[in-house]
Amino acid sequence: MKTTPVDVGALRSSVLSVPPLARQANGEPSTTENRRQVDWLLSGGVTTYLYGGNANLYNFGVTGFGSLLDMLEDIAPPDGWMIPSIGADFGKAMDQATILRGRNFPTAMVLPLTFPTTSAGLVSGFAKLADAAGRPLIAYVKNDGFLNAGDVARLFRDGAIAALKYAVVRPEPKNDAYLSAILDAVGSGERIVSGIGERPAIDHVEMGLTAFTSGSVCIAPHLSTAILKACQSGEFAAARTLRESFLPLEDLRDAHSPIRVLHEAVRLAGICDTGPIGEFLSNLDGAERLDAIAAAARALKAKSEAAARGARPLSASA
Ligand SMILES: N[C@@H](CC=O)C(=O)O
Repeated sequence: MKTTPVDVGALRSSVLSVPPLARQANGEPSTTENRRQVDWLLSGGVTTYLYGGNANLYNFGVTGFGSLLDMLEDIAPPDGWMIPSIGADFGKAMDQATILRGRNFPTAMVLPLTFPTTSAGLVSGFAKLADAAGRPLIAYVKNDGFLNAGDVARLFRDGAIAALKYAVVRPEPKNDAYLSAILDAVGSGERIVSGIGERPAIDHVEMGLTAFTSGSVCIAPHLSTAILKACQSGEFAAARTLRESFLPLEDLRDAHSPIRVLHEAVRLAGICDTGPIGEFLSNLDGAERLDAIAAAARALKAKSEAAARGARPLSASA
């Protein structure tokens, strides 16, 4: 497992996959099934694994956190970068940060608590969490104005954060005054990753963000990696062509819940048995809906497998 500090090279080196957490029938994480997911991602060149919202860690307790970290260490490829998440509330995040202090994970992401927070309160809280964890963290901005642009820059300057996951949904991702203000205040997007999957990622990289997170990469790692590589070599038209393959599944995720659809899509595509989704959520049901998810997930996976076999079309340089 990667244990070295977060740097720009690491952020750029892979799509940051955001997998579901496979659980056994009793709700405990399954080492075997989560390893199958990671192995599939690795086969498509994905070496960063961010366990956060898609893993339903918002509802994961402190008591099981040490065992979760053990499992992530266990399933990590030799140089794989495992990123657990903490929070969303400050109290739980602090208890988890204290557990992290004794471990070798380079960082953790702080899940976004949108109420009750203020930007100044988050700055103070992040400093305490980074201090308790003994390392800089990743901030996750999911809502407009969650952190003031100047406060984001300050968190970077103070060493409380090593990266930012930017995930505010816009009809036109390039028309985003908040993101522009953050980029201006920070002075660079090299430590900012687009955080909403393939759909806005290409626009965000064109704006200067360094890479992107994705849930659907768990179905099609070879294709998502090809999008990242195409973006990084300036082949944005090729990246957009590749992205087309993701849209049927992304449309279903947007229609029925990105987290819940991904959890079933991974299972229905035969990647691993994801099992129960975890408390305060419920697994999707309904034959018609599941059939549509299965069809979209299997078609996307088949395209990734074709790309793995070297079939065209991929981007010119992928
Ligand atoms: N929410 C996005 C990216 C991950 O955070 C997704 O699931 O695709």
